[in-house]
Amino acid sequence: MSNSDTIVALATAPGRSAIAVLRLSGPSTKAILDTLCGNVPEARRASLRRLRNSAGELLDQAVVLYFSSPASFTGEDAAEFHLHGGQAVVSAVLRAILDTGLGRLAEPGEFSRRAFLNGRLDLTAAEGIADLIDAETEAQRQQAMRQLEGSLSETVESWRDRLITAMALTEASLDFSDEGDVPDGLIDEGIAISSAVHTEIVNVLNDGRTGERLRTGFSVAIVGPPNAGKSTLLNRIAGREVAIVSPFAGTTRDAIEVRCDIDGFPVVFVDTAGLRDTEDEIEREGVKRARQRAEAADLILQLHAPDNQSSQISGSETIWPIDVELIAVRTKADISLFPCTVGDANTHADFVISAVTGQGIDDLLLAIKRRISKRTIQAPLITRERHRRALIDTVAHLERISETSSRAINPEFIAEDMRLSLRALGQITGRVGVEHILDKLFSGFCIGK
Ligand SMILES: Nc1nc2c(ncn2[C@@H]2O[C@H](COP(=O)(O)OP(=O)(O)OP(=O)(O)O)[C@@H](O)[C@H]2O)c(=O)[nH]1
Ligand SMILES: [K+]
Ligand SMILES: [Mg+2]
Repeated sequence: MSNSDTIVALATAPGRSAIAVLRLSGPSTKAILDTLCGNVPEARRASLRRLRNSAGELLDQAVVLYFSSPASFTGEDAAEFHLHGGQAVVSAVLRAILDTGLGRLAEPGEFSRRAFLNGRLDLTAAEGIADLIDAETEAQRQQAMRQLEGSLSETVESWRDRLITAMALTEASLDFSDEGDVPDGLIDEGIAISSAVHTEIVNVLNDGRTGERLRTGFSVAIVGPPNAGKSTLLNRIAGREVAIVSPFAGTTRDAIEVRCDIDGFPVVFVDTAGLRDTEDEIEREGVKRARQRAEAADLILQLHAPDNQSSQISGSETIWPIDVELIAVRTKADISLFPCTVGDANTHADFVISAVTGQGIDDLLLAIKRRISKRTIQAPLITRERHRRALIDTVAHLERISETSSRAINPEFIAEDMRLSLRALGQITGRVGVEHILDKLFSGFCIGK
Protein backbone atom coordinates (compact mmCIF):
# COMPACT_ATOMS: atom_id res chain seq x y z
CA MET A 1 0.00 0.00 0.00
CA SER A 2 1.63 3.21 -1.13
CA ASN A 3 0.50 6.69 -0.22
CA SER A 4 1.52 7.97 -3.65
CA ASP A 5 -1.03 5.78 -5.46
CA THR A 6 -4.30 7.21 -6.67
CA ILE A 7 -7.12 5.39 -4.92
CA VAL A 8 -10.77 4.89 -5.84
CA ALA A 9 -13.75 3.48 -3.97
CA LEU A 10 -17.52 3.54 -3.82
CA ALA A 11 -18.36 5.99 -1.01
CA THR A 12 -22.06 5.14 -0.82
CA ALA A 13 -23.63 1.85 0.23
CA PRO A 14 -23.48 -0.88 -2.43
CA GLY A 15 -26.74 -1.87 -4.12
CA ARG A 16 -29.41 -0.12 -6.13
CA SER A 17 -29.96 3.55 -5.27
CA ALA A 18 -30.80 6.89 -6.87
CA ILE A 19 -27.22 8.11 -6.77
CA ALA A 20 -23.93 6.35 -6.10
CA VAL A 21 -20.77 8.30 -5.33
CA LEU A 22 -17.36 7.09 -6.46
CA ARG A 23 -14.52 8.81 -4.73
CA LEU A 24 -11.01 9.33 -6.08
CA SER A 25 -7.88 10.71 -4.42
CA GLY A 26 -4.22 11.02 -5.42
CA PRO A 27 -1.83 12.52 -7.94
CA SER A 28 -3.43 10.92 -11.04
CA THR A 29 -6.89 12.33 -10.27
CA LYS A 30 -6.70 14.94 -13.03
CA ALA A 31 -5.45 12.45 -15.60
CA ILE A 32 -8.29 10.05 -14.77
CA LEU A 33 -10.87 12.86 -14.97
CA ASP A 34 -9.43 13.90 -18.29
CA THR A 35 -9.71 10.34 -19.64
CA LEU A 36 -13.30 9.74 -18.49
CA CYS A 37 -14.80 13.24 -18.89
CA GLY A 38 -12.72 14.55 -21.79
CA ASN A 39 -11.46 17.41 -19.61
CA VAL A 40 -10.93 18.37 -15.97
CA PRO A 41 -13.95 20.23 -14.53
CA GLU A 42 -13.38 23.50 -12.73
CA ALA A 43 -12.42 22.87 -9.09
CA ARG A 44 -15.23 22.83 -6.48
CA ARG A 45 -17.97 23.27 -9.06
CA ALA A 46 -20.59 20.61 -9.77
CA SER A 47 -20.25 19.85 -13.49
CA LEU A 48 -22.43 17.58 -15.62
CA ARG A 49 -20.28 15.27 -17.76
CA ARG A 50 -20.70 12.31 -20.09
CA LEU A 51 -18.39 9.55 -18.87
CA ARG A 52 -16.72 7.33 -21.45
CA ASN A 53 -14.26 4.46 -21.27
CA SER A 54 -11.05 4.30 -23.33
CA ALA A 55 -13.00 2.66 -26.20
CA GLY A 56 -15.23 5.75 -26.31
CA GLU A 57 -18.33 3.91 -25.03
CA LEU A 58 -20.80 6.09 -23.12
CA LEU A 59 -21.07 4.80 -19.52
CA ASP A 60 -23.20 7.36 -17.70
CA GLN A 61 -24.11 11.01 -17.35
CA ALA A 62 -22.79 12.14 -14.00
CA VAL A 63 -22.21 15.15 -11.80
CA VAL A 64 -18.47 15.41 -11.32
CA LEU A 65 -16.66 17.35 -8.61
CA TYR A 66 -12.95 18.08 -8.68
CA PHE A 67 -11.04 19.25 -5.58
CA SER A 68 -7.58 20.66 -6.10
CA SER A 69 -4.88 19.85 -3.51
CA PRO A 70 -4.66 20.84 -0.68
CA ALA A 71 -8.31 21.96 -0.48
CA SER A 72 -9.86 18.51 -0.28
CA PHE A 73 -10.83 15.99 2.41
CA THR A 74 -7.57 14.07 1.95
CA GLY A 75 -5.44 17.12 1.18
CA GLU A 76 -4.60 15.55 -2.21
CA ASP A 77 -6.12 16.15 -5.63
CA ALA A 78 -9.49 14.42 -5.32
CA ALA A 79 -12.75 13.92 -7.20
CA GLU A 80 -16.25 12.58 -6.81
CA PHE A 81 -18.42 11.02 -9.50
CA HIS A 82 -22.13 11.24 -8.62
CA LEU A 83 -23.41 8.41 -10.79
CA HIS A 84 -26.84 6.94 -11.39
CA GLY A 85 -26.96 4.33 -8.65
CA GLY A 86 -27.28 1.14 -10.67
CA GLN A 87 -24.84 -1.65 -9.92
CA ALA A 88 -23.86 -2.05 -13.60
CA VAL A 89 -23.22 1.71 -13.89
CA VAL A 90 -20.95 1.68 -10.85
CA SER A 91 -19.04 -1.38 -12.07
CA ALA A 92 -18.59 0.05 -15.57
CA VAL A 93 -17.22 3.37 -14.33
CA LEU A 94 -15.02 1.66 -11.73
CA ARG A 95 -13.65 -0.65 -14.43
CA ALA A 96 -12.97 2.30 -16.73
CA ILE A 97 -11.02 4.04 -13.96
CA LEU A 98 -8.96 0.93 -13.14
CA ASP A 99 -8.38 0.27 -16.88
CA THR A 100 -6.56 3.60 -17.18
CA GLY A 101 -3.83 1.95 -15.09
CA LEU A 102 -3.59 5.17 -13.10
CA GLY A 103 -5.47 4.11 -9.97
CA ARG A 104 -6.24 1.19 -7.68
CA LEU A 105 -9.03 0.23 -5.25
CA ALA A 106 -8.76 1.84 -1.82
CA GLU A 107 -8.20 -0.11 1.39
CA PRO A 108 -10.70 0.34 4.26
CA GLY A 109 -10.24 3.77 5.86
CA GLU A 110 -7.56 4.82 3.37
CA PHE A 111 -9.13 8.19 2.53
CA SER A 112 -9.30 9.12 6.22
CA ARG A 113 -5.78 7.80 6.78
CA ARG A 114 -4.47 10.12 4.05
CA ALA A 115 -6.42 13.01 5.54
CA PHE A 116 -4.66 12.29 8.84
CA LEU A 117 -1.20 11.89 7.28
CA ASN A 118 -1.67 15.18 5.40
CA GLY A 119 -2.64 16.98 8.59
CA ARG A 120 -6.28 17.56 7.59
CA LEU A 121 -7.65 15.67 10.63
CA ASP A 122 -6.25 14.56 13.96
CA LEU A 123 -6.95 11.03 15.15
CA THR A 124 -9.84 12.03 17.40
CA ALA A 125 -11.58 13.77 14.48
CA ALA A 126 -11.02 10.71 12.26
CA GLU A 127 -12.58 8.55 14.98
CA GLY A 128 -15.42 11.07 15.26
CA ILE A 129 -16.18 10.57 11.54
CA ALA A 130 -16.15 6.78 11.95
CA ASP A 131 -18.49 7.02 14.95
CA LEU A 132 -20.78 9.44 13.14
CA ILE A 133 -21.20 6.93 10.33
CA ASP A 134 -21.81 4.11 12.84
CA ALA A 135 -24.18 6.16 15.04
CA GLU A 136 -27.56 4.45 15.38
CA THR A 137 -29.11 6.72 18.00
CA GLU A 138 -29.31 10.44 18.66
CA ALA A 139 -27.04 10.34 21.73
CA GLN A 140 -24.39 8.48 19.71
CA ARG A 141 -24.65 11.02 16.92
CA GLN A 142 -24.23 13.90 19.36
CA GLN A 143 -21.22 12.29 20.99
CA ALA A 144 -19.56 11.59 17.62
CA MET A 145 -20.23 15.16 16.50
CA ARG A 146 -18.70 16.58 19.71
CA GLN A 147 -15.57 14.54 19.10
CA LEU A 148 -15.40 15.51 15.42
CA GLU A 149 -15.73 19.15 16.48
CA GLY A 150 -12.72 18.76 18.78
CA SER A 151 -14.08 18.39 22.33
CA LEU A 152 -11.46 15.77 23.21
CA SER A 153 -8.57 17.12 21.17
CA GLU A 154 -9.01 20.68 22.49
CA THR A 155 -8.86 19.44 26.08
CA VAL A 156 -5.86 17.23 25.33
CA GLU A 157 -4.10 20.10 23.54
CA SER A 158 -4.64 22.45 26.48
CA TRP A 159 -3.15 19.83 28.83
CA ARG A 160 -0.23 19.45 26.43
CA ASP A 161 0.36 23.21 26.30
CA ARG A 162 0.48 23.39 30.07
CA LEU A 163 2.76 20.37 30.41
CA ILE A 164 5.09 21.86 27.80
CA THR A 165 5.26 25.00 29.94
CA ALA A 166 5.91 22.86 33.03
CA MET A 167 8.70 21.04 31.23
CA ALA A 168 10.23 24.30 29.98
CA LEU A 169 10.27 25.67 33.54
CA THR A 170 11.87 22.47 34.87
CA GLU A 171 14.49 22.43 32.13
CA ALA A 172 15.25 26.11 32.67
CA SER A 173 15.95 25.36 36.30
CA LEU A 174 18.32 22.58 35.19
CA ASP A 175 20.22 25.09 33.03
CA PHE A 176 20.49 27.45 35.98
CA SER A 177 21.77 24.68 38.20
CA ASP A 178 24.85 24.37 35.95
CA GLU A 179 25.70 27.88 36.94
CA GLY A 180 25.32 26.96 40.61
CA ASP A 181 22.49 29.39 41.20
CA VAL A 182 19.17 27.49 41.22
CA PRO A 183 16.04 29.56 41.50
CA ASP A 184 13.76 27.04 43.28
CA GLY A 185 10.69 28.93 42.15
CA LEU A 186 10.96 27.70 38.54
CA ILE A 187 10.82 23.99 39.24
CA ASP A 188 8.15 24.44 41.90
CA GLU A 189 6.00 26.30 39.39
CA GLY A 190 6.52 23.49 36.85
CA ILE A 191 5.51 20.85 39.40
CA ALA A 192 2.42 22.86 40.42
CA ILE A 193 1.28 23.01 36.77
CA SER A 194 1.80 19.29 36.21
CA SER A 195 -0.03 18.45 39.42
CA ALA A 196 -3.03 20.58 38.38
CA VAL A 197 -3.14 18.80 35.00
CA HIS A 198 -2.82 15.49 36.83
CA THR A 199 -5.93 16.25 38.92
CA GLU A 200 -7.93 17.25 35.82
CA ILE A 201 -7.04 14.08 33.93
CA VAL A 202 -7.95 11.90 36.92
CA ASN A 203 -11.35 13.63 37.03
CA VAL A 204 -11.92 12.94 33.35
CA LEU A 205 -10.91 9.28 33.83
CA ASN A 206 -13.49 8.99 36.61
CA ASP A 207 -16.43 9.06 34.21
CA GLY A 208 -17.88 5.58 34.73
CA ARG A 209 -16.81 4.78 31.14
CA THR A 210 -19.95 6.51 29.93
CA GLY A 211 -18.45 7.57 26.59
CA GLU A 212 -17.36 4.05 25.69
CA ARG A 213 -20.80 2.75 26.74
CA LEU A 214 -22.54 5.35 24.64
CA ARG A 215 -20.57 4.08 21.64
CA THR A 216 -21.32 0.40 22.22
CA GLY A 217 -24.68 0.59 24.04
CA PHE A 218 -25.66 0.43 27.72
CA SER A 219 -26.47 -3.12 28.79
CA VAL A 220 -29.64 -3.92 30.71
CA ALA A 221 -29.91 -7.52 31.96
CA ILE A 222 -33.38 -9.00 32.48
CA VAL A 223 -33.08 -11.55 35.30
CA GLY A 224 -35.30 -13.42 37.72
CA PRO A 225 -36.68 -16.87 38.53
CA PRO A 226 -38.00 -19.14 35.76
CA ASN A 227 -41.35 -18.13 34.31
CA ALA A 228 -41.11 -14.61 35.73
CA GLY A 229 -41.91 -13.35 32.23
CA LYS A 230 -38.41 -12.26 31.19
CA SER A 231 -38.60 -13.38 27.58
CA THR A 232 -42.12 -12.01 27.22
CA LEU A 233 -40.86 -8.61 28.39
CA LEU A 234 -37.91 -8.71 25.98
CA ASN A 235 -40.26 -9.47 23.08
CA ARG A 236 -42.56 -6.64 24.11
CA ILE A 237 -39.66 -4.14 24.23
CA ALA A 238 -38.21 -5.38 20.93
CA GLY A 239 -41.63 -5.35 19.27
CA ARG A 240 -41.01 -8.82 17.78
CA GLU A 241 -40.70 -12.45 18.84
CA VAL A 242 -36.96 -12.58 19.54
CA ALA A 243 -37.03 -15.11 22.39
CA ILE A 244 -39.05 -18.30 22.88
CA VAL A 245 -41.84 -17.93 25.43
CA SER A 246 -43.48 -20.98 27.03
CA PRO A 247 -45.20 -21.97 30.28
CA PHE A 248 -42.34 -24.41 30.97
CA ALA A 249 -39.87 -23.18 33.58
CA GLY A 250 -36.36 -23.16 32.19
CA THR A 251 -37.21 -22.27 28.58
CA THR A 252 -34.42 -19.74 27.99
CA ARG A 253 -30.85 -21.08 28.19
CA ASP A 254 -28.58 -18.77 26.18
CA ALA A 255 -28.42 -15.04 26.80
CA ILE A 256 -30.38 -13.27 24.03
CA GLU A 257 -29.45 -9.70 23.09
CA VAL A 258 -31.57 -7.04 21.43
CA ARG A 259 -30.27 -3.58 20.52
CA CYS A 260 -32.83 -0.83 21.02
CA ASP A 261 -33.01 2.91 20.66
CA ILE A 262 -34.57 4.11 23.92
CA ASP A 263 -35.42 7.72 23.23
CA GLY A 264 -32.03 8.38 21.62
CA PHE A 265 -29.94 6.16 23.88
CA PRO A 266 -28.46 2.89 22.63
CA VAL A 267 -29.49 0.07 24.98
CA VAL A 268 -28.71 -3.62 24.67
CA PHE A 269 -31.36 -5.66 26.53
CA VAL A 270 -30.19 -9.13 27.54
CA ASP A 271 -32.74 -11.85 28.29
CA THR A 272 -31.30 -14.62 30.47
CA ALA A 273 -32.05 -18.08 31.83
CA GLY A 274 -34.29 -18.17 34.90
CA LEU A 275 -32.21 -18.31 38.07
CA ARG A 276 -32.69 -21.51 40.06
CA ASP A 277 -30.79 -24.55 41.33
CA THR A 278 -31.13 -27.32 38.80
CA GLU A 279 -29.82 -30.81 38.02
CA ASP A 280 -30.01 -30.16 34.27
CA GLU A 281 -26.45 -29.54 33.12
CA ILE A 282 -27.39 -27.32 30.18
CA GLU A 283 -29.75 -25.23 32.27
CA ARG A 284 -27.03 -24.90 34.94
CA GLU A 285 -24.68 -23.46 32.30
CA GLY A 286 -27.47 -21.06 31.30
CA VAL A 287 -27.88 -19.93 34.92
CA LYS A 288 -24.13 -19.38 35.21
CA ARG A 289 -24.16 -17.22 32.07
CA ALA A 290 -27.19 -15.33 33.33
CA ARG A 291 -25.32 -14.36 36.50
CA GLN A 292 -22.25 -13.30 34.51
CA ARG A 293 -24.29 -11.13 32.18
CA ALA A 294 -26.14 -9.57 35.11
CA GLU A 295 -22.94 -8.75 36.96
CA ALA A 296 -21.43 -7.13 33.87
CA ALA A 297 -24.58 -5.11 33.10
CA ASP A 298 -25.03 -1.38 33.61
CA LEU A 299 -28.48 -2.01 35.00
CA ILE A 300 -30.38 -5.10 36.18
CA LEU A 301 -34.13 -5.56 35.80
CA GLN A 302 -34.96 -8.02 38.56
CA LEU A 303 -38.29 -9.58 37.60
CA HIS A 304 -40.62 -11.57 39.78
CA ALA A 305 -44.09 -12.86 39.04
CA PRO A 306 -46.87 -12.40 41.60
CA ASP A 307 -47.41 -15.24 44.03
CA ASN A 308 -51.15 -15.74 43.91
CA GLN A 309 -51.12 -17.59 47.25
CA SER A 310 -50.03 -14.52 49.18
CA SER A 311 -49.10 -10.90 48.68
CA GLN A 312 -45.48 -11.68 49.59
CA ILE A 313 -43.03 -12.13 46.77
CA SER A 314 -42.12 -15.70 46.06
CA GLY A 315 -38.74 -17.34 45.69
CA SER A 316 -35.43 -16.45 47.26
CA GLU A 317 -33.98 -13.06 46.44
CA THR A 318 -30.76 -13.15 44.46
CA ILE A 319 -27.94 -11.14 45.98
CA TRP A 320 -26.05 -8.93 43.52
CA PRO A 321 -22.85 -6.94 44.13
CA ILE A 322 -23.61 -3.73 46.01
CA ASP A 323 -22.55 -1.37 43.21
CA VAL A 324 -24.90 -2.89 40.61
CA GLU A 325 -27.86 -0.68 39.74
CA LEU A 326 -31.14 -2.57 40.03
CA ILE A 327 -34.80 -2.00 39.24
CA ALA A 328 -37.27 -4.44 40.83
CA VAL A 329 -40.18 -5.28 38.53
CA ARG A 330 -43.30 -7.26 39.38
CA THR A 331 -44.75 -8.87 36.25
CA LYS A 332 -48.12 -10.28 35.12
CA ALA A 333 -50.20 -7.52 36.69
CA ASP A 334 -53.12 -8.70 34.54
CA ILE A 335 -53.44 -11.99 36.42
CA SER A 336 -52.31 -10.88 39.86
CA LEU A 337 -54.92 -11.61 42.56
CA PHE A 338 -53.24 -9.39 45.11
CA PRO A 339 -52.97 -5.76 44.11
CA CYS A 340 -49.46 -4.50 44.32
CA THR A 341 -48.55 -0.85 44.47
CA VAL A 342 -45.21 0.53 43.49
CA GLY A 343 -42.84 0.80 46.43
CA ASP A 344 -44.94 -1.68 48.50
CA ALA A 345 -42.60 -3.09 51.18
CA ASN A 346 -44.13 -6.58 50.89
CA THR A 347 -43.44 -6.81 47.21
CA HIS A 348 -40.25 -4.80 46.71
CA ALA A 349 -41.48 -3.59 43.35
CA ASP A 350 -40.28 -0.35 41.76
CA PHE A 351 -42.60 -1.10 38.84
CA VAL A 352 -45.63 -3.28 38.26
CA ILE A 353 -46.06 -4.35 34.64
CA SER A 354 -47.90 -6.65 32.33
CA ALA A 355 -46.07 -7.61 29.16
CA VAL A 356 -49.40 -8.89 27.83
CA THR A 357 -51.52 -5.73 28.25
CA GLY A 358 -48.58 -3.32 28.13
CA GLN A 359 -49.39 -1.86 31.56
CA GLY A 360 -46.40 -0.09 33.11
CA ILE A 361 -44.00 -0.76 30.22
CA ASP A 362 -43.68 2.88 29.12
CA ASP A 363 -42.99 3.96 32.70
CA LEU A 364 -40.34 1.27 33.03
CA LEU A 365 -38.62 2.32 29.79
CA LEU A 366 -38.73 5.94 30.90
CA ALA A 367 -37.05 4.99 34.19
CA ILE A 368 -34.34 3.09 32.30
CA LYS A 369 -33.78 6.10 30.07
CA ARG A 370 -33.56 8.41 33.10
CA ARG A 371 -30.98 6.18 34.80
CA ILE A 372 -28.86 6.23 31.65
CA SER A 373 -29.25 9.91 30.86
CA LYS A 374 -28.32 10.76 34.46
CA ARG A 375 -24.92 9.24 33.74
CA THR A 376 -24.45 11.23 30.57
CA ILE A 377 -25.31 14.66 31.98
CA GLN A 378 -21.61 15.52 31.86
CA ALA A 379 -20.76 14.94 28.19
CA PRO A 380 -17.96 12.37 28.42
CA LEU A 381 -14.66 13.13 26.67
CA ILE A 382 -13.28 9.60 26.50
CA THR A 383 -15.08 7.49 23.93
CA ARG A 384 -12.60 4.68 23.32
CA GLU A 385 -10.33 2.37 25.28
CA ARG A 386 -7.44 3.84 23.25
CA HIS A 387 -8.01 7.28 24.81
CA ARG A 388 -8.35 5.80 28.27
CA ARG A 389 -5.10 3.87 28.02
CA ALA A 390 -3.17 6.93 26.85
CA LEU A 391 -4.56 9.01 29.73
CA ILE A 392 -3.75 6.28 32.27
CA ASP A 393 -0.16 6.27 30.92
CA THR A 394 -0.01 10.04 31.20
CA VAL A 395 -1.26 9.95 34.78
CA ALA A 396 1.31 7.29 35.69
CA HIS A 397 4.16 9.63 34.67
CA LEU A 398 2.58 12.64 36.34
CA GLU A 399 2.17 10.63 39.55
CA ARG A 400 5.87 9.88 39.54
CA ILE A 401 6.59 13.59 39.32
CA SER A 402 4.75 14.31 42.56
CA GLU A 403 6.44 11.33 44.26
CA THR A 404 9.87 12.35 43.01
CA SER A 405 9.42 15.98 43.97
CA SER A 406 8.24 15.10 47.48
CA ARG A 407 11.44 13.10 47.96
CA ALA A 408 13.62 15.91 46.59
CA ILE A 409 15.16 13.75 43.88
CA ASN A 410 17.16 15.05 40.92
CA PRO A 411 15.07 17.47 38.83
CA GLU A 412 16.32 15.70 35.71
CA PHE A 413 14.01 12.80 36.57
CA ILE A 414 11.14 15.24 36.83
CA ALA A 415 11.88 16.68 33.40
CA GLU A 416 12.09 13.17 31.95
CA ASP A 417 8.69 12.19 33.39
CA MET A 418 7.20 15.37 31.99
CA ARG A 419 8.57 14.43 28.57
CA LEU A 420 7.10 10.91 28.88
CA SER A 421 3.71 12.25 29.99
CA LEU A 422 3.66 14.52 26.93
CA ARG A 423 4.43 11.55 24.71
CA ALA A 424 1.60 9.50 26.19
CA LEU A 425 -0.83 12.38 25.87
CA GLY A 426 0.22 13.13 22.28
CA GLN A 427 -0.89 9.66 21.19
CA ILE A 428 -4.54 10.64 21.58
CA THR A 429 -4.50 13.24 18.82
CA GLY A 430 -1.72 11.47 16.92
CA ARG A 431 0.95 14.09 17.43
CA VAL A 432 3.58 11.55 18.44
CA GLY A 433 4.54 7.92 18.01
CA VAL A 434 1.33 6.61 16.51
CA GLU A 435 2.63 4.61 13.52
CA HIS A 436 1.84 1.36 15.33
CA ILE A 437 -1.80 2.25 15.94
CA LEU A 438 -2.66 3.56 12.47
CA ASP A 439 -3.21 0.15 10.85
CA LYS A 440 -5.46 -1.01 13.65
CA LEU A 441 -7.40 2.23 13.77
CA PHE A 442 -8.09 2.81 10.09
CA SER A 443 -8.70 -0.82 9.14
CA GLY A 444 -11.83 -0.61 11.31
CA PHE A 445 -13.24 2.01 8.92
CA CYS A 446 -15.26 1.05 5.87
CA ILE A 447 -13.95 1.25 2.33
CA GLY A 448 -14.48 4.63 0.73
CA LYS A 449 -14.13 6.47 4.04
N1 LIG B 1 -50.95 -13.25 31.86
C1 LIG B 1 -49.67 -13.00 31.66
N2 LIG B 1 -48.84 -14.01 31.35
C2 LIG B 1 -47.55 -13.76 31.15
C3 LIG B 1 -47.03 -12.43 31.23
N3 LIG B 1 -45.69 -12.47 30.98
C4 LIG B 1 -45.41 -13.76 30.74
N4 LIG B 1 -46.50 -14.54 30.85
C5 LIG B 1 -46.59 -15.98 30.67
O1 LIG B 1 -45.74 -16.61 31.61
C6 LIG B 1 -45.12 -17.76 31.04
C7 LIG B 1 -43.60 -17.65 31.14
O2 LIG B 1 -43.19 -16.55 30.35
P1 LIG B 1 -41.71 -16.43 29.82
O3 LIG B 1 -41.56 -15.12 29.17
O4 LIG B 1 -41.34 -17.63 29.02
O5 LIG B 1 -40.92 -16.45 31.18
P2 LIG B 1 -39.33 -16.46 31.41
O6 LIG B 1 -39.07 -15.68 32.63
O7 LIG B 1 -38.63 -16.05 30.20
O8 LIG B 1 -39.10 -18.01 31.69
P3 LIG B 1 -37.73 -18.84 31.57
O9 LIG B 1 -37.08 -18.52 30.27
O10 LIG B 1 -38.22 -20.26 31.60
O11 LIG B 1 -36.90 -18.53 32.75
C8 LIG B 1 -45.62 -17.85 29.61
O12 LIG B 1 -46.68 -18.74 29.55
C9 LIG B 1 -46.09 -16.43 29.32
O13 LIG B 1 -47.12 -16.39 28.37
C10 LIG B 1 -47.93 -11.37 31.56
O14 LIG B 1 -47.58 -10.19 31.67
N5 LIG B 1 -49.25 -11.72 31.77
K1 LIG C 1 -40.76 -20.02 30.49
MG1 LIG D 1 -37.26 -16.97 29.03
